[in-house]
Amino acid sequence: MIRVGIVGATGYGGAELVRLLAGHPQVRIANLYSSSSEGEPLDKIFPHVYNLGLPALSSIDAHHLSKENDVVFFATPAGVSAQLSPQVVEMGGRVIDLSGDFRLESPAVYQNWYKREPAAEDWIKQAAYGLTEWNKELVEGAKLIANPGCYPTATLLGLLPLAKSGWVDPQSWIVDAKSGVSGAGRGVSLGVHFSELNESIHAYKVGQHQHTPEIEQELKRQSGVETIVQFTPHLIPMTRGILATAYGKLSAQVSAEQIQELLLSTYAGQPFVRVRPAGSHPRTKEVYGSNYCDIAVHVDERTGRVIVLSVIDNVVKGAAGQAIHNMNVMFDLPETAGLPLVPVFP
Ligand SMILES: NC(=O)C1=CN([C@@H]2O[C@H](COP(=O)(O)OP(=O)(O)OC[C@H]3O[C@@H](n4cnc5c(N)ncnc54)[C@H](OP(=O)(O)O)[C@@H]3O)[C@@H](O)[C@H]2O)C=CC1
Ligand SMILES: CC(=O)N[C@@H](CCC(=O)OP(=O)(O)O)C(=O)O
Repeated sequence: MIRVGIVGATGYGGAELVRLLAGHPQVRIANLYSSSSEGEPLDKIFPHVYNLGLPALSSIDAHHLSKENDVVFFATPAGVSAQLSPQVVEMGGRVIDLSGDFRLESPAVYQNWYKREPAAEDWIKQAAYGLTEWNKELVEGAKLIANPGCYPTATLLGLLPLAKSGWVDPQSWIVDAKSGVSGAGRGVSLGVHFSELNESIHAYKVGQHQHTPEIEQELKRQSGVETIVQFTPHLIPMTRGILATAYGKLSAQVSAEQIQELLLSTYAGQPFVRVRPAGSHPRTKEVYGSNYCDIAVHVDERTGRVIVLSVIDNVVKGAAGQAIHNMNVMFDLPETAGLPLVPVFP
């Protein structure tokens, strides 16, 4: 059995890792870590995991993390993994980091968008960007995985096939995305106050969201072409889910059928990407609780644009589920082990 440790188990990403890993046939949840609730049982904070035989929360110590676990998940705010993950890997451990600390190649770009001290550059270079479908070889041999952000996961899975095709002007992408409130984590603030959020929708971090450089970086890395993305996230009054709607200017004479075929062939054999039939409009509810990303493409001949719609559950495919998919690849397990295949509906 693979011994798994989770740092930040008292947050939403950590709790989702527990929910999914508790049902993983090749895993034992060996250690749960907390910086504020050491010694407490996790079910005191999250009664939904009551009676699962989980270990009590322990304090965070790099030596313990590396020696008592075969792999450690960090489901912690930016900055925590930047400090601890290098120590854990240096002592022989493996890390899957759900935060943004090792995703951006350039420490200066991280500093600029995250407004905090970046991780050491040598360690950023060693990290594999864990967009599983696109980086399987890197993930297989990695000791440190940077799990992608939630918005980049939905966006990149939709855009990468088109970006690589050269059929879309790489400077023309506009991505309008909406997220449920769990994307903001469990922390309490006015921004997630029910009476101010309910029956309302708003854009936030306009032109300043930290996932913008991550999306541009990966589009460039896979296509080899400098790419600019206008990205605007919105918060909507639901718990889980992201819908990313992307618009790109077609620069080649291609039909809707060719684009549909491109997506279908790109994701053939990938268990967690479902390319929807032409004309469909995927809903977040149709991937709820699952590790799927559902994608639909449309061509608007009048405007000369391609429109890509993609939906994920931000806590699963956008965080814990994708992290487990990466763990499965890292340990040469079946890709789908421990991951729910059928969404919760309605
Ligand atoms: N929610 C989502 O949909 C997604 C989240 N992410 C990323 O995953 C990470 C976790 O997010 P999420 O679970 O939503 O966040 P939460 O705020 O829900 O949980 C974060 C947890 O981190 C722990 N923590 C806080 N400060 C420290 C510290 N200084 N040292 C160690 N642990 C600390 C806290 O646990 P304790 O007090 O017990 O230590 C807390 O429960 C973040 O980096 C987030 O950006 C990525 C994709 C999607
Ligand atoms: C709804 C909501 O607030 N979502 C968060 C998701 C980002 C996140 O999880 O942060 P990193 O991926 O950069 O670590 C946000 O927009 O900041």
